[in-house]
Amino acid sequence: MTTTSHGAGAPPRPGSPATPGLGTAPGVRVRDLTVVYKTPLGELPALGGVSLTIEPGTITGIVGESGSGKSTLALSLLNAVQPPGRIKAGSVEIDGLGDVVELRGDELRRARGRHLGYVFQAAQNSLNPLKTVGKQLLDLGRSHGVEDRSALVREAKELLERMGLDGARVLDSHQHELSGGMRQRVGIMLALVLNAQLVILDEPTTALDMITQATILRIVREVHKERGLTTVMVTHDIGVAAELTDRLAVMYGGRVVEHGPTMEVLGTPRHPYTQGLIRAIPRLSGDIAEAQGLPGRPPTLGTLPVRGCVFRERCPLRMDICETVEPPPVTHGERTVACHAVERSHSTAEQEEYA
Ligand SMILES: Nc1ncnc2c1ncn2[C@@H]1O[C@H](COP(=O)(O)OP(=O)(O)OP(=O)(O)O)[C@@H](O)[C@H]1O
Repeated sequence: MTTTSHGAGAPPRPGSPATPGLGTAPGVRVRDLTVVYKTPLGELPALGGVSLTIEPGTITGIVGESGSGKSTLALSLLNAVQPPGRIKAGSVEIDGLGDVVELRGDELRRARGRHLGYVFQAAQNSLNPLKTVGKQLLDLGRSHGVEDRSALVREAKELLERMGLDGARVLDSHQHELSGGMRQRVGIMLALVLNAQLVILDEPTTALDMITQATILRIVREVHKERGLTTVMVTHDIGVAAELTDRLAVMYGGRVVEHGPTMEVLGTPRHPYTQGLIRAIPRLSGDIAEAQGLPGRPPTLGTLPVRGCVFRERCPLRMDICETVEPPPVTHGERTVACHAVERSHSTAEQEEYA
């Protein structure tokens, strides 16, 4: 395996940032983001006014059941929601880029790849079947104005080799010559090779066996640290989130219901949904019967309540107010939780403390 130092004295990488303000890990501020999809029932919200602050230099995990809006949020960070979806309201401010919701055409294309690296869930199938990986790499470099093509190829090979692949061979291969796991790693290479400072990974290890998954997670962490990135990773796997992330955002029904340092969120979950999600994980050392699935089913766009708390149907702490008033996210210290019951018990505890 090849290792390099990207510290002082190292040659500049092919996609070294040209935009002032984007040489360091950017922070991201999502505010009141509403994304809708057109359905036979009309336009329905997959994200219902999400606000989330991602601190520079962190690895933030986005977890939640299928359909909770994780991929839609990840796509929104790149202003890449496709029809029948659209960003209806809100903003995504990225340091050095401004509000990406406002970016269009060339500006947006330049931002993606160069400043925002990404691997989407469908990465395995997103390569062009008619071109070798190397040719696609060069196309990517050309479209982003990379002049030093040999540095680009060197960087790509090195990344592939770090992920346990024969770099030269992969660059000479077409998609059909690569396994699902290899394509996934090619996707990660393409996300990192232009030296983007904000990297968004949507389920980057789902198609991989345990050992390859562990290798990829290690590489993601190493590269994150070496390059001083801000990384966002969507996963349905709490184990992966626990291993890799510094901060965790838990999504339900198109809302971020809890957000905070990963170990705190997993160790002392506050939102009843996070508590249920964690109880539902079978423990390696325990009886599998001890894992308790959440009662009921997650909402779909069509069954999502239009007012009140989206989680109330499945919530053990449900109160009257939850029927009519959507709980706003409230921050105490490093933790943000959107739950009336949690907020009420917090205020009661505070009142008792000062009584
Ligand atoms: N193209 C689309 N057309 C209509 N509805 C969509 C479309 N894409 C997503 N949705 C709906 O938007 C909601 C959020 O979907 P999204 O894919 O963001 O969730 P997710 O948490 O990433 O799920 P998964 O883990 O299954 O990928 C879901 O109810 C989904 O059915």
